Amino acid sequence: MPAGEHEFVVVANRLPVDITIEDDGSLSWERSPGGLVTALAPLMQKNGGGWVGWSGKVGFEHEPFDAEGMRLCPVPLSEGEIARYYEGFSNATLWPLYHDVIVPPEFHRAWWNTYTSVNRRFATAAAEAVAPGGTVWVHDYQLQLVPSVLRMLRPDVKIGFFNHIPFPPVEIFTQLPWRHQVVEGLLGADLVGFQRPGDASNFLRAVRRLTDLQVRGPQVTVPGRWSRPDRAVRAQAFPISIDSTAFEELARRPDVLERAKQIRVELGSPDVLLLGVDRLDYTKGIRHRLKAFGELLEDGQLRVPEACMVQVASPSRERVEQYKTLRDEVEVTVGRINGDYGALGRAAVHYLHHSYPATEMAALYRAADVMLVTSLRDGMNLVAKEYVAARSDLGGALVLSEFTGAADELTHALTINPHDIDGTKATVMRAVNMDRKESRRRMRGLRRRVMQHDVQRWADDFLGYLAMSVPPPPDLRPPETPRLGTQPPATDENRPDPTDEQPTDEQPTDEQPTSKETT
Ligand SMILES: O=P(O)(O)OC[C@H]1O[C@@H](O)[C@H](O)[C@@H](O)[C@@H]1O
Repeated sequence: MPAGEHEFVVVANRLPVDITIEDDGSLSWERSPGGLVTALAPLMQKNGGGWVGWSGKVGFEHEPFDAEGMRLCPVPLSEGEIARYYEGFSNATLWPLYHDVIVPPEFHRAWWNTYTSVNRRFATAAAEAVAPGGTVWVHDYQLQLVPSVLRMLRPDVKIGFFNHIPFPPVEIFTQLPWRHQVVEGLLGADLVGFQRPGDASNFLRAVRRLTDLQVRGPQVTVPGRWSRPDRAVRAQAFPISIDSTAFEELARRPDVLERAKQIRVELGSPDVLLLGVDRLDYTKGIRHRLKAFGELLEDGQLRVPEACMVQVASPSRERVEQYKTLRDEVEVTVGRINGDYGALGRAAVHYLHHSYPATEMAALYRAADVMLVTSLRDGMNLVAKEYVAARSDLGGALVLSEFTGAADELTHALTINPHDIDGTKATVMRAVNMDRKESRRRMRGLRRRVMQHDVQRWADDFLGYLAMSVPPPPDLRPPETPRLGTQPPATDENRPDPTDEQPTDEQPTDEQPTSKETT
C-alpha cells in the first residue's frame, strides 16, 4: 500500500470539527469542544498531522481537507452502517458491556460484521494517510480492530491505542462472542493505553485467558509472523484530563463570573445550589442522584426554595433504545419531584436537556455549591475535573462516585457509592454543611492534581511511551490482506488454567518520560 504524507495521524470515531454544508454546497466547520483536539492540535499543526474520523453526518463523503491546521480525512458511513456499527455494536453492545452491564448488552452478528467492515475502512484511511515510519494514534472502543488491520497494511508505523472508557473484568468481557478478535485487534498496537491501572490489568487478564501469548508485567510478547521479529505490546494506564489552565482562565473571566451571579439570582437566590452535568446516559447515575435528592426533600433535610438542583443532561445517542427509556424515566422522576416539592416559580429540579457552550458551563460550575458526579461506571469523568479547574476561588464541594476513573486521582473529593442511597444522602448533606476551612482544604488538594495533570501531559506521556516502542523493519510486508474474524490460535478448552497468574494493578516501575522530554 502506498504511504501517505503525515508523520502523525489520529484515528477517532468522530472528526474534531462540526461540519455544516452551506446552501451553495460549500463546507464550513467549527472546532468541536473537548480536550482531545486541544491537546493534539499543537502537535498536529507542527507536524502537519492528519485526523481520520466520521463527520457525524449520514453518508457524508468528501476528499480530505484542511481545517484547524490539520488535514481532516472524513470516513463516510451509510444509514445502515450508523445503525449497526455506531448505534448497534458500539453503543448497544460494547458500551453497556464495558460499563458493568448496567443495561444488558445485545449481541447481533450483523452488527459485528458491520463493525469489522467499518473498522477496516478506518484502518485503510489511516494507512493511506500516514507517512513511512510515522505514528498513528487510534482512539476508543468504536475502533478496537483498527490496530491489527493497520499493522497488516503498514507494518512500518508505530501504533498507539487509547481506550477512553473502562475495560471490563474478564468475567464480563468474555460474554462477548467476538472476544478473541477484539483482543487480537488491540494487540496490533505497540502501546494500549487505559484510564486506570485496573483497566490495564483487566485487559492483560483477558490476554492471558484468551490467548497463549506470554504476558510479563505490563508487556505482551506477540510472535513475529512472516519472518518478522517478535513484538512487545505494552498495556498501561494514562489517565486523561482536560485543558486545565484554559478552563480555569475561562472561569475567571469577568463575564463568566457575572453570569454565575446572575444564574443564582435567576434560580431565586437559593442557599444551596446542587449541580449535575452529564450526557444523558444510563452510566451516569442520574436516576440515583435524583432519588437521593428527592428523599432529602421528603425527609425535610433540604427544602425548596432554600435548596435546588440544576441538572444539565445533554442529548446523546437518541436513537438507541436504552437512551430513549432513560430519558423517559429521568423526565418522569423530575416531574414527580417538582410536582411534590416545587412551588410556583420555584422548581426543585431545573432540568435542561440541552448542550451548552463552555462559557455557560464554567458559569454554572462557579455558581454551584455542590457538584454531584454519581456515575455507576465511568472511564474518567471530565466534568469532575472541569468543576475543580473552574474553582480557583476554592469554593464549592465535589461529591464523586467511586466508580469513576477520576476517583483514583481526586482523593480529596467526598466519595460515594451511588447505589447506596442513604450513604449518598449523608454525603450530600456533609458537603452542604461542610465548614469553609475543610472545603477549601479539599478543593486545594483537588486543584493540585487537576492543574498539574492536564490533557497536554496526558498526550505527552502516551506519545512519549509510544515513541520508545520499536516497529518492525519497514521493508517487510504481509503476504496477504488482513482477514478479521479468523479463528484464535487456541481455544479456552485446551488452554492451561490462567487463574494462577495474577494480574497486577501496579504501574510499571521503569522510568516514565516527563512531559518535557517527550514533546
Ligand atoms: O460520540 P458519541 O456517541 O456522541 O459519544 C460521546 C463520547 O462519549 C465518550 O464517553 C466516548 O468515550 C467517546 O468516544 C464519545 O465520542
